[in-house]
Amino acid sequence: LARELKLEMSSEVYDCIVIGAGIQGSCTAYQLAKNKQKTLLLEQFVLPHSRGSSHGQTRVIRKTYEEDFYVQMMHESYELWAQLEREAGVELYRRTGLLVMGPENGEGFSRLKATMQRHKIPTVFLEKQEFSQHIPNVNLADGNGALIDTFAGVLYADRALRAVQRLFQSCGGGVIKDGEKVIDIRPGTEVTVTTDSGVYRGRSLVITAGPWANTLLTHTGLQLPLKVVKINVCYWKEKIPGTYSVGQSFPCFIEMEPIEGEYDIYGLPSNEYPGLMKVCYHMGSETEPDERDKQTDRGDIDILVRFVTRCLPGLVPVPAVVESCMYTVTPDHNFVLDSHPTYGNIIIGAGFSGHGFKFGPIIGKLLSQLAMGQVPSYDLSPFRIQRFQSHARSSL
Ligand SMILES: Cc1cc2nc3c(=O)[nH]c(=O)nc-3n(C[C@H](O)[C@H](O)[C@H](O)COP(=O)(O)OP(=O)(O)OC[C@H]3O[C@@H](n4cnc5c(N)ncnc54)[C@H](O)[C@@H]3O)c2cc1C
Ligand SMILES: O=C(O)[C@@H]1CCCC=N1
Repeated sequence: LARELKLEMSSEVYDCIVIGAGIQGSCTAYQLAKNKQKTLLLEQFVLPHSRGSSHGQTRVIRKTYEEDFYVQMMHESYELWAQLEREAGVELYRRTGLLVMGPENGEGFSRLKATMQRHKIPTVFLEKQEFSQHIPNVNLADGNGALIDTFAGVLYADRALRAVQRLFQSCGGGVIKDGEKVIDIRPGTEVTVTTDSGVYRGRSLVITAGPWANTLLTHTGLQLPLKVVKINVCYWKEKIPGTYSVGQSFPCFIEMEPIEGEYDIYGLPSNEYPGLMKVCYHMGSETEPDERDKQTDRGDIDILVRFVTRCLPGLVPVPAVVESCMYTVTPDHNFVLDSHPTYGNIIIGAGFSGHGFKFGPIIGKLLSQLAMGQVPSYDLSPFRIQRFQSHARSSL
């Protein structure tokens, strides 16, 4: 292929090549460079871009998970975000708290409460009668309980991504080549990676390609059961500016299963666009990543309009701004963090299922450990490819 395209092969052999400069690839590349690994980070689009999953100004950070393994990883992730803030000299995290509302006697909400208590996560449990005193301008649905994860907050996503990429480049041995799309991967003891403008070799390869993971994995004979969905990122106008603002200490929120069988709805206080609060549906309609804007289904917006009308009376129940983003979802909504089943020096980070940003620094650490042949510092069994035994298939 390289010869057909007359591409120049770089004489340099990198310790590691990372494909995809979203939050996961950028954090992985930074960890590798910090560990003195000569690392090349390849990105198909010119940076910064808004066509994957890591763009936008804000993301939720929280420990509020039902599963112990996520809570354990989040303990360290908070520390690593604080370390990144110090290294970059910029504010990346703002504490707001996270309000979780969910069916009081439902399994999910009960499991969440139990996990919070087991891990002694600072949590306020709100009784129905005191709810509106603590959280004005929100209607708690009948039968719902409420709790607040008091250390949760907002991550400044675009700023964080830029900071990590800058730190990576400032390490000796960290190189970013953006506007270079990977078009071929040849596995081997040295992996050969061909882009539309060059050929590179690495002793190991990390694939963190977000919604394009399966497109790239085709070159390695593997397909994962990933579904790519488009998310309509909706902002809603406050009837009285500031009602739900970060300045008024309004928290982030998640409403678990607002109506039985539906996915969660979540929101962040008004902040990036003054007077507009972000409220989104935690699922979308399937899309091809290169054809995201052709997916025009707005069924999720209908659900959100009903939710805003019922629960957030201080918002105009018509979205004022709708932006686009994508989730890459696994069947169990857990990530893929593993080595390739055939090629041990190809590492895969994929399927972050709409909740991976907050884990960026710890995922970077784990993927870099796998790439360096080290034992990962967490049990990665929930994230193994093997769990999809009946789904994962060879594409050869
Ligand atoms: C609307 C929305 C809200 C979210 N909210 C939260 C939240 O509140 N909290 C949270 O923790 N998480 C949240 N997430 C999830 C989180 O943002 C994602 O899990 C995370 O950004 C995934 O990062 P990534 O690096 O895997 O993917 P991406 O950011 O998509 O990065 C992959 C990169 O690979 C590049 N690439 C692909 N193919 C090639 C190729 N052939 N050659 C070169 N480069 C290539 C792409 O261009 C892209 O830049 C949200 C996601 C969305 C969409
Ligand atoms: O990951 C998160 O915290 C957010 C909010 C809940 C749904 C998805 N993303």
